[in-house]
Amino acid sequence: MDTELAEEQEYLRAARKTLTQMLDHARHRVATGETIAGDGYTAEVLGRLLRSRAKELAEEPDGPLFFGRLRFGPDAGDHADQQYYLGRRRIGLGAEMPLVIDWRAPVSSRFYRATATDPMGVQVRRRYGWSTSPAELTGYEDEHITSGLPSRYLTEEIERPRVGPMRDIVATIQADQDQLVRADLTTSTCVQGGPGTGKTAVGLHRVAYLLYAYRERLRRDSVLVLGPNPAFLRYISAVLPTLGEVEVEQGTLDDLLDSVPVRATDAAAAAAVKHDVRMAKVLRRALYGRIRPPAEPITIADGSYRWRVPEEYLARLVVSVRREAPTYGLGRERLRARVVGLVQRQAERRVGALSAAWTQRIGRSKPVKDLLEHCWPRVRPVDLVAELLTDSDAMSAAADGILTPAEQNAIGRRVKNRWTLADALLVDEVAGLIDHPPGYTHIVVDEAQDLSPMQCRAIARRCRYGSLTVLGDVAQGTTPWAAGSWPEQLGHLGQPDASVTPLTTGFRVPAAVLELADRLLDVDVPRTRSYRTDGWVNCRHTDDLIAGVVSAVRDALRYEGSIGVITADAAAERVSAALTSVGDPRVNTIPASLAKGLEYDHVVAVEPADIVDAEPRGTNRLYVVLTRAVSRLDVVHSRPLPAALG
Ligand SMILES: Nc1ncnc2c1ncn2[C@@H]1O[C@H](COP(=O)(O)OP(=O)(O)OP(=O)(O)O)[C@@H](O)[C@H]1O
Repeated sequence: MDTELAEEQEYLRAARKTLTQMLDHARHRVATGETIAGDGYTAEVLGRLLRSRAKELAEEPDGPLFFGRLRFGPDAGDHADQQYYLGRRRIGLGAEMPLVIDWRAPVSSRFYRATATDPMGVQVRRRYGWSTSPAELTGYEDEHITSGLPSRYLTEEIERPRVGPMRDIVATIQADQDQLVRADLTTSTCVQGGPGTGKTAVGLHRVAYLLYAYRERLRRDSVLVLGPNPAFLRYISAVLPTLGEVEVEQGTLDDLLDSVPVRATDAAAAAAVKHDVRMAKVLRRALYGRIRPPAEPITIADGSYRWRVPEEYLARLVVSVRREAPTYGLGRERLRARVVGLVQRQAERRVGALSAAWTQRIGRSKPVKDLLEHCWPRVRPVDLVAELLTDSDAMSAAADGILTPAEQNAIGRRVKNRWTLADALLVDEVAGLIDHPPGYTHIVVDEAQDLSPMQCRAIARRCRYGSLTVLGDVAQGTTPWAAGSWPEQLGHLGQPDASVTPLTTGFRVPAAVLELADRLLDVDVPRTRSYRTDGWVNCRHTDDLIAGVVSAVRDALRYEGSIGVITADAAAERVSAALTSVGDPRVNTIPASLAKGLEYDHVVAVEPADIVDAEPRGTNRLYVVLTRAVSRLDVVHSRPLPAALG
């Protein structure tokens, strides 16, 4: 064992040396690239590229360069009797056989998928143990595939106390997760998984995989990760960079919709209408309602000629372009081209072939412009939405028969520019009817159960020719419009045929916590089986809530890892102020509405009844809160616990 470990450590030294050489090469190329490239622009692009490559390599932690090794048996085809070390990225110089292969390389998949029933040619799967800072190789464990015994390192990794931001899971991706990670670029999938089943982890690793496997086809900016809020995005922000992908766009949907300055908040009734899918119909009708038949023929002066197009010809053109249903913007240009076409045919009969410059001039002539402004006017999305919301005639013209008078009333307002977040969505919808926005090749949408139909549409129109990874859990839906089932949501997302794959092994929440939280479930979803048998739940009744919380936190500090004190939003400030006396950076106070997607080793859930009472879907909110716990859950309450918790 000792000699073998020494050999492994020797291998590590060789890998570190090679990595240093790779880094030197990259730096050298940064230095020289800028001076040898032909022109300034190429030099800049090349320099930036190489610099980011150097950065990727430099960010390789000074440590665990590999996490596993595959040894193949004699019957493994091309891999017969080979062995490969697997790491976060390839380590090797030039075309030589690399010392470490990338976890995303095709053969690495067998590390994750080989089982006793289907060993895939793998004889031994080795996992390595590492100490943290400095990262040293401390041991290894051989899994003889055919024995099927669970791995100690795997269990340790999953039960490891959490500190800091979310980490990658390359060393321990499970077979069902790997199938999702490596799905083809054109495949859209939806992952329904209970809390802590690794949906977010799968989505992020899928992005890294796609950028590797489709390097030629995918630019870094053609992939987008959408999360529910900035706190969540901060929490996950380190994962892709540790996987070597430093430039992937990660944001919230609201970040994408910067069409209007948001100054106000909608009342619940108004928000409900604005997020309803019927709004799409209202907006379409409002926009296309601007199209009118011509009021008169047009006459165009062209040197000594005057060309005339009769009104009924023009009217027929408007109808036919309208029927072709292109985008509104394209329709306008098509109408212009068709009108010019009519004029051109007339003119060419008299004067012979005409140039492109001529058609352009006629297209820009005042009579044609006036005709377009009358029949197919240019529309600014903000103006259209402002008019709709502030002018009751415009509203009823567009919404009668689609929204009830009460609903129309709920969204009407007096002031033009008191924009809300939902208005930004409406403006975006109109902009999307006028012109398709620039699209992404792949979008990962996390917490997708919470999106409204109108939000889904905003994502769908940015992914018309791309694919989606939709991640969520209908049991964790907390918005008023949260999806009750996936097929409808996937329809709104423009991917009605995407398959829904369940993930059912829980890697975060211990069985005891899950057992308590699951009592709150009121929807039919596949249950999560916890991988973790450690962990505990403790309910503390107290007459003085704040004192109870402080005491629970002090007790929690005896353990390793992060502590999340999660309260109803209204109490967050008071609880946070009380906890300043504890003065430990491991303690965070989080309002329940921001807890989604986060995790803490030790969760102190404060007054569940208040969390439930705070909003219509309060029970689902409480479910989210309780399932943030990685190891331990303290429930502190002065009011009776919600009945479902028992
Ligand atoms: N295969 C795995 N090996 C080790 N850890 C894992 C694995 N899969 C997931 N985890 C860990 O489990 C935790 C929960 O994962 P993640 O946040 O991706 O779950 P989720 O399904 O998105 O949860 P939620 O629905 O509650 O947001 C994370 O700490 C993640 O790193």
